Amino acid sequence: MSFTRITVVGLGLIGSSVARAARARIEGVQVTGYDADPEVRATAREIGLCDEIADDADAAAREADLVVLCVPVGAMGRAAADLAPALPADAIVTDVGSCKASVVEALAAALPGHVIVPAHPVAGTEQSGPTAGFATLFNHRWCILTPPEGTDPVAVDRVAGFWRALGAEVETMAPDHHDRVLAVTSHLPHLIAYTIVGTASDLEEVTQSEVIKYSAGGFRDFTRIAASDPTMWRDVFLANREAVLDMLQRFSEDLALLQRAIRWGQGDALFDHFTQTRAIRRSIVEQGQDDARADFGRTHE
Ligand SMILES: NC(=O)C1=CN([C@@H]2O[C@H](COP(=O)(O)OP(=O)(O)OC[C@H]3O[C@@H](n4cnc5c(N)ncnc54)[C@H](O)[C@@H]3O)[C@@H](O)[C@H]2O)C=CC1
Ligand SMILES: O=C(O)C(=O)Cc1ccc(O)cc1
Repeated sequence: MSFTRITVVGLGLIGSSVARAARARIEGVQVTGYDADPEVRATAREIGLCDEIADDADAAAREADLVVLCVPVGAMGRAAADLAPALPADAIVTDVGSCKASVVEALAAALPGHVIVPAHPVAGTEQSGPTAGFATLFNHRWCILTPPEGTDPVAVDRVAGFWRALGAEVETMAPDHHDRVLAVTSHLPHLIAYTIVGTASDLEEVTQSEVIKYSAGGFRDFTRIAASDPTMWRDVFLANREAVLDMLQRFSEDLALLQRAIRWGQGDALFDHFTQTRAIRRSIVEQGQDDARADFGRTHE
């Protein structure tokens, strides 16, 4: 049974994409939007993002049969607690947070007795805000559900159906496992981008405008990632601290090996490593899982 009254809380990149995709792809759905920021609510009204924009959490919650929480992971507990008093007992709650164990805990504490099916659509861009979203964002992208043990399987199926209706492929995982996988595939790459762009800007005094002038190469790709939302990523690193620190330790060890190979002129070791990483990139591209920007280009042709 599909949902007919969906409330999206947090109308930024992901929330506005969920609202757009739901209205475009689920027949007869009524989408209500809510954001704590009045300017975001005003913009959402101006661009006609939802069928209705609520001015407070009670009005947002009252009629919902599905709530999709699309706020930064550090704000999930607060956003859920604000909805709790008016949320119908049979409403199902899902979210889109980039890490899951801390969100599962925060939502369970804020919404005792409610059915919660946490989710992470692994799709996005470096943009944020209500005008940045687009209806095709989730097309052919993974959405990982991390229902805590004992979650009603019918509710899990309904939420899986919702994400499939938005175009995503659905997979299920334990929250801790999700957080370790995403620490290496998403969180660590963002940390590296934030670091290298910072390093280059520290050097800028020496190199004058060369950092900008010659940034057509690899550095430019890092600047895109490093332009990602500061609040969102602060929250991700604090919430997924253990897994990120563990992956960072492994990364540092691997970096030290490459450093050593360069120092001692071990060309074969470098060549073998780069050959392996090239094969990984090619297999990702073959599976059609190259980056969100490429997908953005394709879907906006
Ligand atoms: N940006 C990305 O590429 C992806 C982000 N995510 C996750 O999606 C969530 C949202 O990220 P974005 O849409 O990129 O952020 P965003 O910054 O574009 O939007 C977040 C919105 O939440 C609102 N908000 C904050 N606290 C609130 C509260 N207590 N109640 C109501 N509204 C509140 C903000 O005013 C803002 O408009 C995050 O949890 C993030 O980890 C998941 C996949 C991809
Ligand atoms: O813009 C990019 O390259 C991303 O990696 C987007 C992204 C950011 C956070 C997520 O949890 C999922 C996807």
